[in-house]
Amino acid sequence: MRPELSEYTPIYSGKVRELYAVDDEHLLLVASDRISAYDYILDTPIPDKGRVLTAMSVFFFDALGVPNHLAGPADDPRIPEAVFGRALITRRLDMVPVECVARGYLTGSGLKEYRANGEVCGVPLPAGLVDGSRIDPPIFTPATKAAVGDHDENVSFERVAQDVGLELATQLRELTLDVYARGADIARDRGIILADTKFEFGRSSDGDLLLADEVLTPDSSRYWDGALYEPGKALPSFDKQIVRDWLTKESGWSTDAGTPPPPLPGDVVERTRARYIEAYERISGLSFADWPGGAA
Ligand SMILES: Nc1ncnc(-c2cnn(Cc3cccc(F)c3)c2)c1Cl
Repeated sequence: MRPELSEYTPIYSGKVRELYAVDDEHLLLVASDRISAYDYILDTPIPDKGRVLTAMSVFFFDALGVPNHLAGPADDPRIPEAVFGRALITRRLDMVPVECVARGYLTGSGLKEYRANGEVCGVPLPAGLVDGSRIDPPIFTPATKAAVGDHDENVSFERVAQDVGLELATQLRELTLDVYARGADIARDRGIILADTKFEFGRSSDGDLLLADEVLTPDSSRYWDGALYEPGKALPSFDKQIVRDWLTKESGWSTDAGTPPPPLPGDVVERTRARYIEAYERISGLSFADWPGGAA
């Protein structure tokens, strides 16, 4: 008999995820089926999105072989039925207040900063780069966690060193770039580009620095279809472009409408669900049908 979700204490509710306290030492990290686009949480959920992203984190935690916060399997008996397959039991860590971002391609906020001053987070880049240019070797571009509803603020390595100390800042940069490289290699071998990603780390009670939160999911990373990549060509999001294109090209809504996006039609929902499953199955080589919590 699994416990009820109501037995756990909610401690954080994000745009698409929730966090509960299981006991003094453990948390329940829940991924919802909600999807965000253009900084809105859409009214229409994507069935199985939470399960797919949970499966991707578990795959990478296992494949990367890096010490992490996982404290039980996907079918851990402490996981309530209501979130089974889209929740994980983790160790409660003392989180490091730094969004640890690695970029192997120039786009998004990194591109904006580069265009303004030729560098990203204080890291100078070669001249002449454009949206989608490869950054080789990849760079550490940390950010401070924004308040709810705000965008993270890109900061320099020196600022991180001021905030958490030089030794830990150095460790965060090395770990972030190492784990990104491993994840990017795994994805590249399956024809998928991991353009950038955001990690979070925390310290355990015995002082170890562990990889925490979600890892290398399409919500914490930019995934592009490698078959479409040409140097200097930023690509549509592997998982979200179907939604973005329908919203901006077919629904009649626009980002400057000042109104929330309309509900998604069934075919957009189904195609997006299929994209999430495709990304997982291609990268992991596993069948999503084998992941816990599917239709009985
Ligand atoms: N192992 C940990 N120990 C302590 N704190 C965290 C922690 C805090 N915040 N977040 C981000 C987040 C993850 C999921 C759902 C949300 F609503 C928010 C993660 C973790 Cl993962």
